[in-house]
Amino acid sequence: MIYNVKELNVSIDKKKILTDINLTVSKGQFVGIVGANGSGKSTLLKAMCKSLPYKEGTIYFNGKELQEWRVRDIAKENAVVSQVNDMQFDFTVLEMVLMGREPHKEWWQSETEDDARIAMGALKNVLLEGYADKKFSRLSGGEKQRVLLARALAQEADCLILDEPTNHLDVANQISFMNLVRRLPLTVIAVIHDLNLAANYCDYIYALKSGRLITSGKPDSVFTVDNIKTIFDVSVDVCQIREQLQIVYLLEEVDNITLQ
Ligand SMILES: Nc1ncnc2c1ncn2[C@@H]1O[C@H](COP(=O)(O)OP(=O)(O)OP(=O)(O)O)[C@@H](O)[C@H]1O
Repeated sequence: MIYNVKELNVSIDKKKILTDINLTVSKGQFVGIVGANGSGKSTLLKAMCKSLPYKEGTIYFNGKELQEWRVRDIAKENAVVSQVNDMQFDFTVLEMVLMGREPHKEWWQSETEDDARIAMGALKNVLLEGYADKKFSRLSGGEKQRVLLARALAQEADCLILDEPTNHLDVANQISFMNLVRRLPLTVIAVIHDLNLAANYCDYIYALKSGRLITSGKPDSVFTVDNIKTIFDVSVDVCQIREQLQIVYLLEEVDNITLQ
C-alpha cells in the first residue's frame, strides 16, 4: 500500500474543507479523484503531499505516518504535475526537466552527468527528444505539459500526483498525455475534471462532494446516472461505446449551479 488515509479532517482558517476522508492507494494503481469545483480535491492532494498541515486523522505513506517524513524525502517518492502556468523565467526545456533532480541533491551540488542522462531519458519518454535546448515559454500548451511530466519523471519517484493536468489541452493532447501516463510503470493519483478521461484511464475513483467522499469504486460503479446527478447535479446518460464507458451530458437540463 502506498497511501492509507484514515479519518482525515482538514480545516483552513476554521473552515472545514475535508471531513472524515478514508482512502487507500495500492502500488501500481491509477486512482482518480473527481468532484465539483471547490469540493476539496486539491486540498486532499496537498495534504497527501505534506504541503498542507492537518490535525485530525492519519496519512500513512509507504507504511510510515506522513508527519514522520521529511518533505525532501517525500519529494523523492512523490512527483507532482500541475496545470501549466506561465513562468517568469525563460528556462530551456532541459533546465526545466533538471529541476526534477533537486530532491536528489544538496543545495551546493551542481548537475552531474547522471542527472543530465536521466533528464534526457525523461524527455525521450514523453516523446520530446530534440527539445532540450528550446525555450519552455515558446512551446505549445501540450508540449509544456509533457515537459512538466518529464520533470516529474526525472525525479524518479514511484508515485505521480497529477492535479488537473489536461485542463488546458486540446482533445488530442489530452488523450496523448493520458496515454503517456498510463504506460508508465508508476502509481498515479490524479484529480481529473473530464469524467470520460477519468472513466477510461483510472482503475479506481474517489468522488468528493463538499469535502466528503461520497462514493468510490471502479469507474463503472461510480459513474452511474444517479451518482453523477448527486456529485455534480448534472443529468447524464451513461453508455458503453466500443468497450469504453461514455458519459453523455444532457445539456438542456444543466441550469443554475450552486457552488460547493
Ligand atoms: N488556502 C486557502 N484558504 C482558504 N480557503 C481555501 C484555501 N484553499 C482552499 N480553500 C477552500 O477550500 C475549498 C476546497 O478547495 P479546493 O481547491 O481543494 O477544491 P477543488 O475541488 O480542488 O476545486 P477546483 O475543482 O475548483 O480546483 C474551497 O471552498 C476553497 O475556497
